[in-house]
Amino acid sequence: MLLAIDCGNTNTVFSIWDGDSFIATWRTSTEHQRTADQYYVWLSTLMNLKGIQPDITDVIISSTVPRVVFNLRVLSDRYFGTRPYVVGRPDCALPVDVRVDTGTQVGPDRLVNTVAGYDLYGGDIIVVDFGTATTFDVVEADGAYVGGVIAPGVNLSLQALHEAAAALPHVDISRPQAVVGTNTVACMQSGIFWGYVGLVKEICQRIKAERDRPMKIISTGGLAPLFQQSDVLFDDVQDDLTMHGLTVIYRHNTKQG
Ligand SMILES: Nc1ncnc2c1ncn2[C@@H]1O[C@H](COP(=O)(O)OP(=O)(O)O)[C@@H](O)[C@H]1O
Ligand SMILES: CC(C)(COP(=O)(O)O)[C@@H](O)C(=O)NCCC(=O)O
Ligand SMILES: [K+]
Repeated sequence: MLLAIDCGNTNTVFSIWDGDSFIATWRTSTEHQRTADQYYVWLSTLMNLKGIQPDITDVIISSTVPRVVFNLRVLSDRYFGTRPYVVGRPDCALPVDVRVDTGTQVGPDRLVNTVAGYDLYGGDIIVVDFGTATTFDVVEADGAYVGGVIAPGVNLSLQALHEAAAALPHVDISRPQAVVGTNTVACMQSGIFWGYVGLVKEICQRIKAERDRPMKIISTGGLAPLFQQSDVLFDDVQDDLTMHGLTVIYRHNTKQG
């Protein structure tokens, strides 16, 4: 069985793939101090609770936080006796080309998302991921990753308002009833929610105009369904896009032997 690990700046997701489907998914906050032994205690407890045998034979990791990779590698070596595939490292091949400026280290999550998007929808797509940052990634007709856009994440923007302004509270994102808020929380939610709807529309429209062709827009991340409710912003919303991409990259590497 494959253990796929998607480590973002906020959360780390562990999923177990039995070759056909994901049989379990668990999420923990990303903390670079967490040791391999701590990961294993947590993971084995959850596997036990679900009645899953700990017969992990392969591990694949995508991490936007370089410092956590060391401990995840140790987890893989020590407890599963396998050397993990780490997306972005030379010994983990990608099934698509990456056409960006020389020396650019594209976030592995962005590469994985575009691999998944191409596998499920074909080329000429934009993948929008609502993570710590909100990223837009462009896939060429032949599947190549050709760049994108990085905007501040939704929760990051709300947090920034709260941290910078003494009278602004911490608020959670939600779709406000009206654009004109009549209290502080409603005003903040409106600014972020409708601001993001505008941001998504404008960026996607400009990408399409710049590339001068129709493109499908696929979205992922916990907040994608919330934004899709406001308007049809995306052609499709895929919850587990990054995890799907990890299985595609894993298969690509094992096929190559
Ligand atoms: N369904 C949801 N509702 C509200 N906030 C969410 C939801 N899903 C994720 N988030 C928040 O969105 C942010 C990004 O989450 P996540 O996709 O896990 O980020 P990353 O991949 O960068 O670690 C976090 O602040 C998280 O708390
Ligand atoms: C843009 C990101 C911060 C998004 O990370 P996430 O929101 O998934 O935690 C990450 O992909 C990253 O660190 N990228 C490196 C720079 C780049 O992709 O060009
Ligand atoms: K992410």
